[in-house]
Amino acid sequence: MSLSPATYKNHPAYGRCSCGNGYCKQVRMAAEEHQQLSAFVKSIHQMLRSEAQKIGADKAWKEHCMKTDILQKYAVSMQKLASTFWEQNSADEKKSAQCRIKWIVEKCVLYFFKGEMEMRRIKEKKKIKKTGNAVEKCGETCALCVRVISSKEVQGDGECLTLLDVGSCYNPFRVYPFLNVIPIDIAPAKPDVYVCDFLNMAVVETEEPVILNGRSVVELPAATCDVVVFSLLLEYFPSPKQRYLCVCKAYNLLKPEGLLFIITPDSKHSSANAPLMKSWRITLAQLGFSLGYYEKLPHIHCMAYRKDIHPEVAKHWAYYELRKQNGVETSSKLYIPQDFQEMQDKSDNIPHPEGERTIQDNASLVQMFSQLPYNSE
Ligand SMILES: C[S@@+](CC[C@H](N)C(=O)[O-])C[C@H]1O[C@@H](n2cnc3c(N)ncnc32)[C@H](O)[C@@H]1O
Repeated sequence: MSLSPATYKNHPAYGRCSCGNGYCKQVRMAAEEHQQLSAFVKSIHQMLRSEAQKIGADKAWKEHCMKTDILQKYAVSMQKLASTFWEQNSADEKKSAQCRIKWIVEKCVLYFFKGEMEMRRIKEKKKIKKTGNAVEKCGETCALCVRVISSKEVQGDGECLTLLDVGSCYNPFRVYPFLNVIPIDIAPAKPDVYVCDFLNMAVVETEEPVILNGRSVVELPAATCDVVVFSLLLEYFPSPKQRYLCVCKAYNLLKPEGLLFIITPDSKHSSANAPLMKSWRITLAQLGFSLGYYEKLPHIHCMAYRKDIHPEVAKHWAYYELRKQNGVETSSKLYIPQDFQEMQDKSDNIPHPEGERTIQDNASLVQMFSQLPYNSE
């Protein structure tokens, strides 16, 4: 694979070249390996999406989960990408993709330990008063929550937050002592990650504390997590319906006032996919999530959704947003740009390389987004 000099110049290894020659063999090899790993990871997502188009998303998913060799290669590639190349990039905040983990941790600290949860609770109380519903339950619901203890985690001294990391791959949150991490993945890259297909994992009602033993997880109790993380997870799924099922499941797993973090890749400027991000926000609000934090970093959207104590608050907001947009019914799908790309490819019958879009592609995407149930602000 041959890369242009401009690609090397943008590569993290370029600045660290010990011989001072940015085009030396070491830099070239690092850049090429980075490129190859990214291409492999993307090709798996692409393969799954085209299988889903041929045989349906459910069947494609089932078959995909049995391809252990491919899953294992994906896990190794992803871990290397994240912990070698993105870790290097994290020295440069502008390029950093690794900073998604830091972003999540920082927001958890602000929200759970620096008073922002209480502030949000007060705001919610005010809003619910406006909508005329009862508020007595505020602040009491957490007492009902069950505790899940991951036997693989070393417990910290103080109060730990239970964080379910879905699609954890290499368990990047393991280093934070205030987190009781439950890392799950269909194909773990590390032995401390539990084998689990989140799509098929059951959410059960129980009042007993749950201790996780063994290598896999098949069910988790409802309302047990302070935090659920989907970091670069949703775009793995070939269908908008599967992504929606994941956020529903996260909703049931979270305690009231818990946070769902969604990190999704997007190298475009902040407004390019704004209509799509808005559509997510409305779909999540219809479940009872309100947007807590949002930031567009250079290659990713970072979002934290709060499971409101009173789902009516977020549902009300969604209702009025939809009314502004001429009232479209509840959506049970979460779209990503690739869904539209492939719709366009199908109608053109012209193959497009994944990733780069032409001006024409962008024009058709804008048109398609404008036909989405929820248009931009
Ligand atoms: C792009 S990687 C992201 C890894 C990590 N979260 C990060 O931010 O670096 C997506 C991960 O999700 C996992 N995954 C995909 N579908 C899953 C499912 N249904 N249940 C559990 N893990 C899943 C994949 O195996 C893969 O490790």
